[in-house]
This record gives sequence, C-alpha cells and structure tokens, in this order.
Amino acid sequence: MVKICCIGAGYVGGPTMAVIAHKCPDIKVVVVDISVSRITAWNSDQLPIYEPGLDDLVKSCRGKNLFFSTDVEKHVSEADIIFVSVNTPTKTRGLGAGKAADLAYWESAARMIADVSKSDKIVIEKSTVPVKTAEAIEKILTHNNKGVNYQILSNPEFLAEGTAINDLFAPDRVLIGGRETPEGQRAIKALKDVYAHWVPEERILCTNLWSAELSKLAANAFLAQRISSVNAMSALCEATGADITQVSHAVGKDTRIGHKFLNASVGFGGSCFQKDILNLVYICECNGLPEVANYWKQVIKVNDYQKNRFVNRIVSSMFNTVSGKKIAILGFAFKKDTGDTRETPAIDVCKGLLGDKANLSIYDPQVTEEQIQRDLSMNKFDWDHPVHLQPMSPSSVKQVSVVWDAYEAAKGAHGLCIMTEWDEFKNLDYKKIYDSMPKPAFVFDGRNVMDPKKLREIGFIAYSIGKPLDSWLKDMPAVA
Ligand SMILES: NC(=O)c1ccc[n+]([C@@H]2O[C@H](COP(=O)([O-])OP(=O)(O)OC[C@H]3O[C@@H](n4cnc5c(N)ncnc54)[C@H](O)[C@@H]3O)[C@@H](O)[C@H]2O)c1
Ligand SMILES: O=c1ccn([C@@H]2O[C@H](COP(=O)(O)OP(=O)(O)O[C@H]3O[C@H](CO)[C@@H](O)[C@H](O)[C@H]3O)[C@@H](O)[C@H]2O)c(=O)[nH]1
Repeated sequence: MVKICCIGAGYVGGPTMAVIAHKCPDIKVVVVDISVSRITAWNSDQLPIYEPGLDDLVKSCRGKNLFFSTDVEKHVSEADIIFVSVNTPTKTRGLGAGKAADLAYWESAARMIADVSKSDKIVIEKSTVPVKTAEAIEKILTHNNKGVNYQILSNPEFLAEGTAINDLFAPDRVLIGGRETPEGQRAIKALKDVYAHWVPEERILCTNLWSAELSKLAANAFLAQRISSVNAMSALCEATGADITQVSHAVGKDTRIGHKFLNASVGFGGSCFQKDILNLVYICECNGLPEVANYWKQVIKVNDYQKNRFVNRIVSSMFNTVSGKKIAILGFAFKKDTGDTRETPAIDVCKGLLGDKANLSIYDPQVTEEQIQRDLSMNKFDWDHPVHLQPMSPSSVKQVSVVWDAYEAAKGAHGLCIMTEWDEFKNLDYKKIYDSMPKPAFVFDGRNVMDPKKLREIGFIAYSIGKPLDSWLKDMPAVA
C-alpha cells in the first residue's frame, strides 16, 4: 500500500488529503501537524474549518485510510510520498519584510524530513512558494545525505475556499513540476498515478519545477488583477452613472475575456491573493525587474484604494462622522461559505470605522467572537502564522460587540454594511430592519447582494459598489 503523509493540517492539507483518501482507497493517508488543537479537531465531530461537503467526506474515510496525527516524525519516516502544505506567510521582519514569503515553517519541515528519513521519498511542495524554492529544499534535504534519495515535485493547489471539495473533485487542471531527469520523471509519474484515480489524464499538466512554482503565483496574480480591474471601473461607474453590473456583463460576454471573476466588491480578501502578489513583486525586484514589480504592485494598491473608498463613502454620507454611532456589520469572512477571516476586507473596513470612533455590532454565521476580536487587534501580517505562535490573548476592542443574529446587529444602528455575500443576507426582511433603525437609515452594500432600488423604495439611503448613486450620496461625495 502506498503511504502518503501530509505536513500541515490546514485549509489545504485537510481537504486535499480527504479527497485523495476518498478517491484512492488503496492509499493510506496521514495528515500531521504541530498544532495539537487542530489535530484534535480533525479527529472530532467539530472539524477545525468550515467547508461545504467536508464533514461527510472526512467521516467517509477517517479511521479507514485517512488519519490525523501529531506524531509528525513517525508518519513522515514511514511515508513514500510527503506533501508539505505548511504556512508560507508574508515576512513581518528582516530582509523583504512586508513582501517576501516567510519560508521558516517550510525550512523546519524540510529539516525534519531530512532528520527522520531512512527510505527514499518524494517530497511535494503543496504550499505556495517563491519560484526556485525547490532548489533550496533540495539542498536542505541532501545536506547530510545518509543515502536517502529525494525527488522534489511542485504540485501547487488551486482550490478556492467555500468550493474546495468541488474544486478538488473536478479540478480545471492538476499541475506537477519536476526535474527533467529519469528519477524526476519517475516521481512525476508516481504522483500522476495518484491523481489519475479521478482526474482525466488531459487535465494533469506536467512541467519543469520552476514553471509549476511560478504558474501558481501567476494564476493568483491574474485572478486578483481581474478583480482590481473591475473595482477600478466601479469607481468610474459611480462618477459617471454607469452601472458596474451592466459593464461587467457586457465586457464578460466577449469570449476572450469571459464572465467569471468580474464581480465588483469592497475588495478581495483571503490568505492568498495579497500574500502571493507581494511575493511576486519581491521576486521581480530581486530579479532586477522593477517595471514588472510595479505593474503587479498596482493590483494591491487598487485593492487598498477600494477598501478605503468604501470607508470614506460611509463616513462622508453620514454627515462626515460616525463617532458614537452604531454601525451594523453583516458578514466578516472574506467570502461566503467559509469561516476564514484571513485578510478579509471586513477587517480594514471595521478598523477604518473604529478609527472614526464608531460602535460596531458584527454578525457572521460562521465566525466566532474570539476570532473577530483577535483579527481587529492583530498587527498586519501576524494572522497567517500557526495559532500557537500568535499573540495568545489579544486585547478585546471595546467598541465592538459580536451578535448571533442580523436583526440584532441592525437594531438601533445608523448604518448597515454588507461585507460578505452570505446567501441569507439576500432574504432578510429589510423593512423590519429599516423600522428598527434611526433615520436616515443607510445601507452600504460591499458585495452587491441587494438591489439598491428596492432598498430605496423601503426608505433606505442605499449605496452599492459601482452602481448609480442616489441624490443623497451625490451631494456628499466621498473623498478617496
Ligand atoms: N487556503 C487556501 O485556500 C490555499 C489554496 C491554495 C494554496 N494555499 C497555500 O497552501 C499553504 C497552506 O495554506 P493553508 O491555508 O492550509 O494554511 P493553514 O494555516 O490553514 O495550515 C497550515 C498548517 O501547517 C501547520 N504547520 C506549520 N509548520 C509546521 C511544521 N513545521 N510541521 C507541521 N505542521 C506545521 C500549521 O500548524 C497549520 O495548521 C500556503 O502556502 C498557502 O499559500 C492555500
Ligand atoms: O469576482 C470576484 C471574485 C472574487 N472576489 C473576492 O476575491 C477574494 C478571493 O476569492 P476566491 O478566489 O474565490 O477565494 P480564495 O479561496 O482566496 O481562492 C484563491 O486563492 C487560492 C489560494 O491560492 C487559490 O488556490 C484559488 O485558485 C484562488 O481563487 C474573495 O474576497 C472574494 O470575495 C471578488 O471580489 N470578485
């Protein structure tokens, strides 16, 4: 029986390995992590991450050919194939701080593999890493060579949170990069055989190592660039009376452009886009390509502009101050169908409003109060480190209350901000919400979940990203 071990039981390691175990009953899969609480949760009924379809999938194979363990060294030493899906956050200190990827977790995993391995291993980069990382990993693994042969492969993951299980069951492509030597090609074949259990052969792309590593960064940069492009257009729509939904529809009808990923929003979030583009920018700078670096940097700048613009719109339309006013925040996760809050635009918007002394009442169906308080008191980039390395008891923000009902959040609020496109927000009784708020009552829809015309009929002053403004908002233009 082939034995797979995955180091890192997070948003990637857990779902990816559950799918491999489910699709390959002839393979034993063990997911290991240094975080005892995460592994305990993976072995319980309360999984550590919320992802539609994940619970049933894990239940279908846990204890049969899928295992979760903290005994990292034992399972690594027994494995034939080792996936490494540890964090690769943005560095907060030292060389490249604020841009470069922090490979400390990867390096410690590689050193551990080198220490405990007694048989040949295929070591797979599942984490997103800078191009040429495999070269450094090879050096670490072979430094104290004890006669063990290592083959490094790059097999970046393209799943998106909220749709992870579908993405893994039916991927657009699986990408495998390896050395162009006979041993490298044999390793590629071994990994291809795993995916071939359910992925059609023409969807499994094999490349050299550097193409695979760079393709992951490139894919995220291209996706994020689309969002910044449509968000930049949304500002122009508000200035001219064009409607971004109509513009996106018309532009996306061109088959060369396509309709996906053209939804204007308060800005993209999530643990990947910003981190990976900053990393790409850093790599370009290190390779003496400042023009290329500046081109991609602009994608992040427009995203920051979009979040600032949203906060400025709220404050300016509410008589230039939200001091002492209750503002309801509906949704805190970075997108629907996940409880993940890493780099969610809600953090920046909430911090902006708190800076103007607002009182916030926050509701999200999947995010805990502890997580929200932690996010609002944490420093930039500290969020993507293993939880046990983060500040243990961040001071809670007094102007923030977290409630478990959208109506409760809105009661007595001057304004209501929709920050995540949860389906349930589309079906709220907005008349009831309007009646419970002081007047004038405002809605700021950061996800274009609601039809602003319907909200205006109820009596709200309604703002939607990139949609024609009502006269109130025109009279109080936001300073970007
Ligand atoms: N989240 C996504 O949607 C997504 C998608 C594609 C790629 N990625 C990439 O995958 C990687 C992992 O992302 P994630 O979201 O799963 O992160 P995560 O924080 O959810 O999980 C990483 C896990 O690795 C563990 N870990 C860190 N160092 C370790 C070590 N030395 N030994 C054992 N365990 C260790 C941590 O405790 C943590 O549980 C990142 O490089 C990310 O960029 C993420
Ligand atoms: O038209 C759109 C599409 C997305 N978003 C926002 O963009 C962010 C990212 O969304 P999405 O890409 O769906 O989720 P992620 O889980 O961050 O997935 C991205 O990042 C992963 C980690 O690298 C990759 O594996 C995926 O392919 C890539 O889509 C979220 O805040 C979305 O709300 C928009 O604002 N408008």
